[in-house]
Amino acid sequence: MSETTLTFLGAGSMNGSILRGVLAGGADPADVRATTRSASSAAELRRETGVTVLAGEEDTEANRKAVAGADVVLLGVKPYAVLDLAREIAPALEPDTVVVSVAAGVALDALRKALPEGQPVVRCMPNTPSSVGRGVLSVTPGEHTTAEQLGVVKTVLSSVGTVVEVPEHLIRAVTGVSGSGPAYVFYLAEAMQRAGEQLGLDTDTARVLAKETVSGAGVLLSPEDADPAALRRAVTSPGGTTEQAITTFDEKGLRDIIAAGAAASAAKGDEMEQEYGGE
Ligand SMILES: NC(=O)C1=CN([C@@H]2O[C@H](COP(=O)(O)OP(=O)(O)OC[C@H]3O[C@@H](n4cnc5c(N)ncnc54)[C@H](OP(=O)(O)O)[C@@H]3O)[C@@H](O)[C@H]2O)C=CC1
Ligand SMILES: O=C(O)[C@@H]1CCC=N1
Repeated sequence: MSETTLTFLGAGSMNGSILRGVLAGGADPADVRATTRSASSAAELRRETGVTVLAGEEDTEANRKAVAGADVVLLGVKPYAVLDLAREIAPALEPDTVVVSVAAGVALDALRKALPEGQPVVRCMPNTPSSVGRGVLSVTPGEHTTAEQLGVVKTVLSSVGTVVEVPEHLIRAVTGVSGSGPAYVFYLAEAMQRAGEQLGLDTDTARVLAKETVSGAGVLLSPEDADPAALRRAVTSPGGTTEQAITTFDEKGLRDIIAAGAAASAAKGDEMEQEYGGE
């Protein structure tokens, strides 16, 4: 992995998280390049990470220059811009450079058509805890991607979290659970803070209680064999206070509400795949 040359095209919330995670995992900044659109984002990232960052605003060839000689190129721009970016870099890619798209709603077939014939491609659905090495990332290889090329991508991504391989039709499910998932957990923390305020706590105290509870519970969930249901039961004394809260959640249909939210995220990915079909 240390000798794998990585190029991040776009380095915002998601690609920036993977980039930071890869560096924190021990990658040599000299093996990593990135591009952004604006000069200000590029300067900030360069200062923070020490990697070479080119800005499209300053150099119209930035993306093409950044992919030259790269082993793996990660496309991390907004979904509507991914296929244009793929077409832009196509002439500058080496035939064996693996192009990884982290975009929601851009199908492998659309990527294949936007890239040179036979270019190895991988679709990835990551999440932002990748920045601290605690991401969970799915990979789905395209038809021209060899087992060895997929292995290189998995090795790179393993440095920022847990990697699972899924068939393309299940990327929507990964998006609904873990791609969008960190936002659900932060939303829960926000709701818990608000509940604390409604119960009479001042904002700062409510915020500390909510944040520490969510992050502390996350640490308890970390071991591979940790079971969410068992951890929940350990807090829930029969006839006690927690039982009242969980019963209220069940009565109000919170599980179904979460399932509906995840399904809505997945469905939005489908809608985007129709829109960004690449035809
Ligand atoms: N955010 C998340 O949690 C997740 C996002 N994704 C996917 O990641 C992708 C990016 O989303 P996100 O990181 O949230 O978006 P951001 O807006 O945070 O980041 C977009 C990045 O792309 C750069 N950029 C824009 N146009 C170009 C261009 N033509 N060439 C090079 N760089 C460019 C921007 O630069 P500048 O800062 O200068 O504008 C910025 O660095 C999306 O496709 C999304 O579906 C997938 C899983 C999770
Ligand atoms: O909200 C989005 O569209 C992206 C994809 C998954 C998480 N963030």
